Amino acid sequence: MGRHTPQLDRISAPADMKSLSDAELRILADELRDEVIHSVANTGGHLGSSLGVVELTVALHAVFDTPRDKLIWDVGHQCYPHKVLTGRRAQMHTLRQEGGISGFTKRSESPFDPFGAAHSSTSISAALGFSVARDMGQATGDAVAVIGDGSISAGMAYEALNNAGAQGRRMFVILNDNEMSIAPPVGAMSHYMTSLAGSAQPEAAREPGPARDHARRARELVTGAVNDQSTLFENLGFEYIGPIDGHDMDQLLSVLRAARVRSNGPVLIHCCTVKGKGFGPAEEAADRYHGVSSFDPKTGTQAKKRPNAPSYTKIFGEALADEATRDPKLVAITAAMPSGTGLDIFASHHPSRMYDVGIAEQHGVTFAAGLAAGGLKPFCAIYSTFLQRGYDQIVHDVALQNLPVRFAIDRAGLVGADGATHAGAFDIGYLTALPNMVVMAASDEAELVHMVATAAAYDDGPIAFRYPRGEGTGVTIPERGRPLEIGKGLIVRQGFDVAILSFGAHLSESQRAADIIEAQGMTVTVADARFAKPLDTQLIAKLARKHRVLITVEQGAQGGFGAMVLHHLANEGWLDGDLAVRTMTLPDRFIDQGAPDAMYADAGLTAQDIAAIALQAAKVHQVQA
Ligand SMILES: Cc1ncc(C[n+]2csc(CCOP(=O)(O)OP(=O)(O)O)c2C)c(N)n1
Ligand SMILES: CC(=O)[C@@H](O)[C@H](O)COP(=O)(O)O
Ligand SMILES: [Mg+2]
Repeated sequence: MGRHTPQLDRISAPADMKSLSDAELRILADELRDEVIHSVANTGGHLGSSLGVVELTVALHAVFDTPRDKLIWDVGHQCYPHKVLTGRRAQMHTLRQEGGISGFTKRSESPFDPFGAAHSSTSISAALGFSVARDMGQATGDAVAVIGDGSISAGMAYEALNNAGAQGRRMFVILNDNEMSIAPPVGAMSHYMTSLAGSAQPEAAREPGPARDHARRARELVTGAVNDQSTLFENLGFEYIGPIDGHDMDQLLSVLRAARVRSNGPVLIHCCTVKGKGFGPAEEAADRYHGVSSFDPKTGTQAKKRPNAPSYTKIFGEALADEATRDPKLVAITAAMPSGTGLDIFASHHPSRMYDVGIAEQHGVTFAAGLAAGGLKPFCAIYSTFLQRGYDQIVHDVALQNLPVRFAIDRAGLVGADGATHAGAFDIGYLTALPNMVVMAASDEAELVHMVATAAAYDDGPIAFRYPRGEGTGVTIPERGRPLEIGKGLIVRQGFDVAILSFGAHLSESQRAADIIEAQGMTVTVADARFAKPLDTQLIAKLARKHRVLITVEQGAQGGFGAMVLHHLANEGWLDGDLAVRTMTLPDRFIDQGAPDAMYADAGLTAQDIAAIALQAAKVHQVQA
C-alpha cells in the first residue's frame, strides 16, 4: 500500500517481536493500526473492535509465547491485528471473501488461532480446556482468553468463570472493556464494570490523580499489594488486576509481564479500551464502525451501495411496529442486536416495549416465555444462527408449555461474508422437530409482512417465521399485513409434468428453474409452501397426484422442510408408486464465506441445479415432454 511501516515490515511472526524494545513495540502498534485501517478500507469488516485491541494484541504477542501459549479471541471479530502479526498480513486483502481468510479466528487457518470463534462468550471455556490439557501433560503453554464487555454478558461466560475459579488453574482472562457491544451495552454487569473501571477509562488514565492511581494500583496488585475491596471476579476465585488503560503500552507490558511471571492461578486483567481507537470517524460513530463496508481511509466515508429494495430486516421492523400500534400487548426482545434485527425501528415507535437482554439468547427466549405466560405477545427477534444458543429454552420453556412466543428469525439461509459460523442453516430442522411449533418462511418481503400479522394474530402456541439477510425482491409491500391461514400454501404457477414445492426465499430461484425446465418442453407447477409445520397436506396430495416428479427446495440443511414432506409422503403411501421425489437442501458440510449467490452455487442450489435434478428425475421416470 506504499505506506512506511518499518517495524511492521520486520514482523512475519510474533517471535520477531521478542527483539523489539518497548519503544519499538509502541511504534509497531501505530503502524499496525494504520495497516488495519487501510486494509479494512478496501475489504470492509469489523473495524471498530479490531482498532480497539491494537496495543493489546502487540503486548500479548510480545509477552506471551504464541502459538505455544494459546491466545483465544472471544467472538474473534477483533482479530485483524492478530492476523496481521501472525503471518497473514499478505492475505488481509482477501478478508471475508470467497477463498480468502475468515473474518474470525479459525483453527484451520493458522496455528496462532488455537480456537475458532464468531459466536460470542466461548473463550473462557476454551481457555480452561487448554489449561487442563497443559496440566495433564499436553504440549501447550498458557491460555489467554480475550473477552469483551459485551460478550461477558452471556451466561456461558459465567459458567466458565465459575468453573475456572473453582479449579484454580493458572490461566489469563483479559476483559476488553470498551463500553460497547454492537450497540451500547446493557445490563447490570455493564454498570458494574464501569464502576470498576471508574476513572481509568483510557482518556482519563493519562491524567494524573485517581486514574493514574488506578494504573499504579494495578501494577502493585500484580506485585502482591493487597486490594482494599474484592471484586466479583475475586469472589469467584480470580485474581483481579486493573483497571488498566488498554492503549497504554507501558501499562500493558508491565502488567502482562508481571502477571505471567507471578501468577499461579486464574487471573482476570481488566483493560479499558476505546472501540474504533485511533480512527476519528470510527471513534465518533454511534456504532464505532462495528461492521463497515469499504470506506475512504481519509474521511471514513463508507461506500454504501444503493439498495435495489428495502431489506427484509427493515420491512420486519416496520411491520412489527405497525402491528404493535394496534396491539398494546405486543413486545419485542433482542439479544444485543437491535439494529441487526430491525428492532431499533420498532423501538423508535415503541421505546418502552423493546427489550435488549444483552448477548443472552437463552435468557431472551425464556424471558419471552415468561412474557407470554404473563399474557403479553412477545416477538423474540434473533438471527437463526444465534437462536441455536437458546434451543433448550425453545424446547423446554416454550414448546413443551405451548406458550405463544413468536420467533422472528432473520439471517435464515446463507449469509455471505460472515461465513459458516453465521449460516442460518439449521432452524427449519430444529424447529419442525418440536410439537406445538408452527414454522413459516417468507418467500418475499410482502409475505414477510403477512407473516408478522399472522404471528401477531396467532395465540395458540409458539410460531416462527424465517427470512434471509439483505435486500428484498422489490415486490410491492402491502399497506397492512393480513393473517395467513395456518398450514396453507399456494400454487404460484400451474403445470403438469414437474412440481417444485419451495419453502422460503428460494421461490424466485425455483421459478427460474421452472423456466429452464419448460424450455425443455415440459410444464412445471411451482408452489410456495409457506409452512413447514403444519404442512399443507392437501397441497402436497394435489402435487403428488398430478405430477410424476416432485422437488422440494429450501435454504436450509438436510432434516428440514424436505424431510417433513418426505415423512408425510412416505407415511401416506405416496412413495409406494412411481412418484419421483428429490429434496434440495444445503449440503451436509459447512460452507465458507463468499457472496451469497456464489455460496448457493457451491451448495448446489441454483436454478440450474434445481432444473438439472428435476430433468434427471423426469428422465429416469420416463416423463415425456
Ligand atoms: C452468541 C452470539 N450472539 C450475538 C453475537 C453478535 N455479536 C457479535 S460481536 C457482538 C458484540 C460484542 O461486544 P464485545 O464483546 O464487547 O466486543 P467489542 O465489539 O466491543 O470489541 C455481538 C452481539 C455473537 N457473535 N454471538
Ligand atoms: C460479529 C458478529 O457476529 C456480528 O457483527 C455479525 O457479523 C452481524 O451480522 P450482520 O452483518 O448480518 O448483521
Ligand atoms: Mg465491547
